Amino acid sequence: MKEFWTTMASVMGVWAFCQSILHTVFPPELRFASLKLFNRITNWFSLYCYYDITEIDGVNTNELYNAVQLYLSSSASIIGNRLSLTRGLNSSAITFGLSNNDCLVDVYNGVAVLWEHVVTQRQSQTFSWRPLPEEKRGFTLRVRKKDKSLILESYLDFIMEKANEIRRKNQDRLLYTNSRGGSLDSRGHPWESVPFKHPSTFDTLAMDPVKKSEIMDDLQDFAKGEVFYQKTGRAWKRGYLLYGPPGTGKSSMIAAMANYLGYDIYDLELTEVNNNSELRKLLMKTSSKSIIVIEDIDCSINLTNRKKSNNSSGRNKNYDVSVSPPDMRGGSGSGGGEEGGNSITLSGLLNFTDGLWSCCGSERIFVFTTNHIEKLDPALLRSGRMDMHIFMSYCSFPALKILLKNYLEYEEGDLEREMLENLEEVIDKAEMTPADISEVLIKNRRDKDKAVRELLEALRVRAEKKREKGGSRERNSTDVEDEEEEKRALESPKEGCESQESFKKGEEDDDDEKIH
Ligand SMILES: Nc1ncnc2c1ncn2[C@@H]1O[C@H](COP(=O)(O)OP(=O)(O)OP(=O)(O)O)[C@@H](O)[C@H]1O
Ligand SMILES: [Mg+2]
Repeated sequence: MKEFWTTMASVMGVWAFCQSILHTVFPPELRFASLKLFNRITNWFSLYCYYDITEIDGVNTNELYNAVQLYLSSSASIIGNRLSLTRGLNSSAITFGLSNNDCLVDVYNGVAVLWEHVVTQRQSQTFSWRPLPEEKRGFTLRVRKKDKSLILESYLDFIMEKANEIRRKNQDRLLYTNSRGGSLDSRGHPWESVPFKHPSTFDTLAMDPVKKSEIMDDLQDFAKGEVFYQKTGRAWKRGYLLYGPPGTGKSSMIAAMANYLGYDIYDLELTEVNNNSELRKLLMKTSSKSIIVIEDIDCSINLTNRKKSNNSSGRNKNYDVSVSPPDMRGGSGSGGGEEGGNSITLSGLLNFTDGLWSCCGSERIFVFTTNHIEKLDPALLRSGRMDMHIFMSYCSFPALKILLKNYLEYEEGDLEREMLENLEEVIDKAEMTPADISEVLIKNRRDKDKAVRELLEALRVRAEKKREKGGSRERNSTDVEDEEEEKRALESPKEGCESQESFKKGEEDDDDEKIH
């Protein structure tokens, strides 16, 4: 051992001596060339090869860096004696990672590799289109040359897979929003996230049990369908349209879906998106295993702005609907929607859901919600875009039983037979939403009997009112439609008529899967 160190010291001494001679005698170019040569020679004789995985790859965040960080946090074979502990805002677990410039040995399939976490200060003069973090971070992987192929073939894939698994296990669901408009954060993300802790599940969701299990099966088939989608050449994504009156559980259903599958939610606020390319960028920055939601789609797409495209074929006119935020982003001279300079179009939205761009990623679910399905453009409804149309109806008797169980802990046999029959008789006639019924139950939840009695009373009053009005609901909705049509005609006389025509359900959606 002593001999080894003596040899090493003499080699270093010789090298230092050579360097000082190089420094004094040779010009800088020659010095640089000789250094390069020296590195080559040492690399040639070295047993190892090295891979750098930087946090930011050009302008994009390097997913592999994040994956390695998570993966290493789960490793037990730490040789570094200082670890950094983190508990993310969105995480319920504490993760530990390598401190700056610390090392860790990992063993994969019997092969040992060394990871080093390298942190250096970023030079302030570096030019960038967006603010970059002050530190440059990266991992260096040292592998024996003879193990190189094994590492490149399967180790890195294994790390990605493992990291995703850890992420899902550690993290609570995340709810992302694009409420910041088009601006990016320092790591280039257009989405902001908060922990998603919505307690809604399919157990708590009050709806027809048959319908519910159909949806759950569909979700399961989707989540397990990687091979199927691959085999049939389809992008691994699915679209659901949830429609029905306010308070029937559309948003609750989305939360239940996310909790059921363990997916994150991207709540896309269309009014914050300035144009199609921004929409595309947002899509590109969504992760797989996620639900992308556009709530109240009929309010985001302003059909009164419909205008014929230059190419006036019947089909294409559907693709030229401006998405105009009701508030027009402050209404300042932002270019407006008419010129298309600062607006997104229906074609942009359709590309987002089923164009080529929708495939940049996988295992994603699109959910649109609306209170007025009849207002939606048929182009949005055709199958392939929205695979399943789910009608969230007023509270039915089976749904009521779920609410009674959730709010009052009543099981099937707990209620008197007579009371159940009374409730069953009146529930459909009353047309009350689960939200309304929940209110009555919450108010009286300390006294169960009173709660049920009050509920029956409320249902009877509502049913009576409905009966008195006698079909006025149909008339009212027609009135509302007439009013809206008038409004459209006032704003844009010709265009209003056109849009009405295209509302008629085309043959396209005949094959749509519908759950009523
Ligand atoms: N089907 C349901 N099952 C259980 N709870 C429900 C259901 N529908 C509504 N609720 C209750 O009513 C509240 C409002 O429901 P939710 O926000 O899901 O309705 P929505 O259909 O999305 O309404 P909107 O169309 O106004 O957005 C929920 O917090 C939930 O407590
Ligand atoms: Mg809602």
